[in-house]
Amino acid sequence: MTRSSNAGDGQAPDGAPVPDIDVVCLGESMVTFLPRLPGRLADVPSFDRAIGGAESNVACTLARTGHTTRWISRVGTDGFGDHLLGAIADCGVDVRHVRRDPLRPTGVYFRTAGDRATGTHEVAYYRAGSAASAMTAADLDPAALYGGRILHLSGITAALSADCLGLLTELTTRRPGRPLLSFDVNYRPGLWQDTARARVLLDLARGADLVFVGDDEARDAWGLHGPRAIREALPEPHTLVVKQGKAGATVFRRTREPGGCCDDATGTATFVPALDVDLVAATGAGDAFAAGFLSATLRGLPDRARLRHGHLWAAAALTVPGDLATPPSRPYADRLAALDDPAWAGLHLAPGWTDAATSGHRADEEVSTH
Ligand SMILES: Nc1ncnc2c1ncn2[C@@H]1O[C@H](COP(=O)(O)OP(=O)(O)OP(=O)(O)O)[C@@H](O)[C@H]1O
Ligand SMILES: O=C(O)C(=O)C[C@H](O)[C@H](O)CO
Repeated sequence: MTRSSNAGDGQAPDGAPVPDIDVVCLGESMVTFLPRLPGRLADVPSFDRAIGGAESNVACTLARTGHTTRWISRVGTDGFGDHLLGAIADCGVDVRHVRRDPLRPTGVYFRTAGDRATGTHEVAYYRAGSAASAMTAADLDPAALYGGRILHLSGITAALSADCLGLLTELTTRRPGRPLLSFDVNYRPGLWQDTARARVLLDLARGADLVFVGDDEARDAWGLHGPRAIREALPEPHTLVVKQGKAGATVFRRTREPGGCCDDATGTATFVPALDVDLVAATGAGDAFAAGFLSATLRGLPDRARLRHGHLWAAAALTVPGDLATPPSRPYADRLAALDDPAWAGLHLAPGWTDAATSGHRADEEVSTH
């Protein structure tokens, strides 16, 4: 199959209709319960309601960044479904293609505050048999699904049910040349009873144009160690982003578009260190990173800037308790992304740093450097 990218390269696909929206995200969202106090799940007495879901997090964050986005999913006809639809629409996301399921509930999950030093936390999912787990390709309106410049999916969907795995397999193997297919591996150990089954995530990733994977999840799910080994096992995607936690991230890219030369020896690898942040909660950082990277991709920025936008958007999510943060304004982010390497390495981002950025001060007054 010939694939063409129409995101970030300014090329109109031959004969294809003009996309009506920047990014379409498909996946399950859940009402999320965040603890009011630190401690084990067994001990936390009360929780605050929020929203979660990797793909809708990407859609919401991109919408808050000024892009047009759509979230496609299925929720129950319960109050939690109403809440998700309202909250995600309030972010500026098109939710008109989300189905309501009268027979199955909306998924929910609880989590603990976790350990700030390691970024680990406990999670309890109540999503087996959820409305979203019944998603199939037959439910989807192709015009809505393929109507964006980018279609963003994640490996979480593959773990929800046989139907959802079938859906993801179909979307990553039988698809038109556009939109650009973005896939975040998002390996969730709690959703895979058997780690060996998570090898399927490698097959799904092979069908995407742009893949995001953490070096930790590649190690845990596939037994691969380090960015080079991951790229060797995953040469197919035109662009592969390996996130290396607080160390940084590497993007591997072929120098020419798919359909031209596909020899990875001609490709490039670009590493950008992550930022020094005061971590509040790690959840949602990967989604925010994807949103920042995709935003910069839509704008046609070079790889280094894409990675820097990913780190900046992740830093926004890392400095708030929930999944969703207010991303930095575009001028502010561009200014930080343009810093020279020593100034970038000297940035220190504390909670509230993105609010300060909207006040009109100069960038170097708003974050401390050391
Ligand atoms: N301790 C840290 N310090 C600074 N930046 C970090 C840290 N941890 C993560 N990041 C940033 O967040 C990005 C995403 O991290 P990671 O891939 O670990 O998130 P994730 O576990 O996938 O998140 P999610 O809950 O959204 O799936 C990293 O690429 C980096 O930019
Ligand atoms: O883990 C999941 O399935 C979720 O989608 C819940 C969270 O919102 C997500 O992990 C954040 O990336």
